[in-house]
Amino acid sequence: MGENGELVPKFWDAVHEDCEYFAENIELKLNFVNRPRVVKLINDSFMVLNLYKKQRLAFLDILLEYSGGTKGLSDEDIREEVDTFMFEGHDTTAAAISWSLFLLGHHPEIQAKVHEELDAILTSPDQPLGIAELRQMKYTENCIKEALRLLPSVPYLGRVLSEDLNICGNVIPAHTNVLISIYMIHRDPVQFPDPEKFDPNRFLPENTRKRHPYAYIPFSAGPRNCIGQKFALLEEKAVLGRLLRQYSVVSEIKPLDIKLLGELILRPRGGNLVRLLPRH
Ligand code: HEM
Repeated sequence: MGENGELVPKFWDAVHEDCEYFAENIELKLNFVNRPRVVKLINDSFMVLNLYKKQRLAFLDILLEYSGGTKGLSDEDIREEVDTFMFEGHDTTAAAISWSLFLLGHHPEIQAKVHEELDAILTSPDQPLGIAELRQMKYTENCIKEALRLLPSVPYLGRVLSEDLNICGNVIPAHTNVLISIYMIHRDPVQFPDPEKFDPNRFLPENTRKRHPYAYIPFSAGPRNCIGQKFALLEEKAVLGRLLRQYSVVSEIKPLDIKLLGELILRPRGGNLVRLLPRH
């Protein structure tokens, strides 16, 4: 098996679409932070995985397989990767699920369409909510995307400018710390008319086509964007689908009374109170 050999394309053909996306992004990220060793091990392990084991390894197992020795990953390298995944993958999705419930609980007419979609996909009570079913939950996905527009789990990003930046004639010098407000970008009335309105149809293909590529960035953009975004949407659909299959949700806190707490993650100060009513 040659270095990054000819087997890689075969692997890419064979894997699942999401896994492909995930792996490509990991590779991109690690290249960006100049960690070719890790990139190589991911390539190698995918080849090994494809040829001999015929099963997918969890990301942590891949890291562990390549640990130790002088060339392998140190315990600290692995701990850093695990820290990032645990933090980035947990609070963000929890907040997004909570905000989706908050908004659906205030829009019974939109929630009714989610119920309708779920009832059409899940035709018997014991039908599991598997990957095929999650893929069909297009309307629910648009609700989640719209919730992430209005109440993005990550409300702002921080960057240090590596060079002078000219914005409409105003020059911001290199080395300045800048905060980019995703929350405000998502309220641009040119890109999102009537921006405060919760309208999942904004994410219908015909409505997204002409939108500026950076108008909607809940997962950031560019080389350091979120590598878990597809997984996050699946996870949210799985939790919301499971819940809304059986319950209706009613929000107890009025939109104007909710206090936003914008730390690293956007949360409701004092929590999000919802009532669950059995549907059947
Ligand atoms: C709704 C859920 C999520 C949101 C809104 C979200 C949002 C973001 C954002 C905005 C960034 C970029 C931060 C920056 O540019 O400074 C980011 C990075 C990242 N996310 Fe997510 N994320 C979510 C879920 C996840 C999940 C489920 C995982 C992993 C399983 C994950 C893993 C990561 C990692 C590893 C990074 C760092 C990428 C890098 O530094 O190159 N995220 N996420």
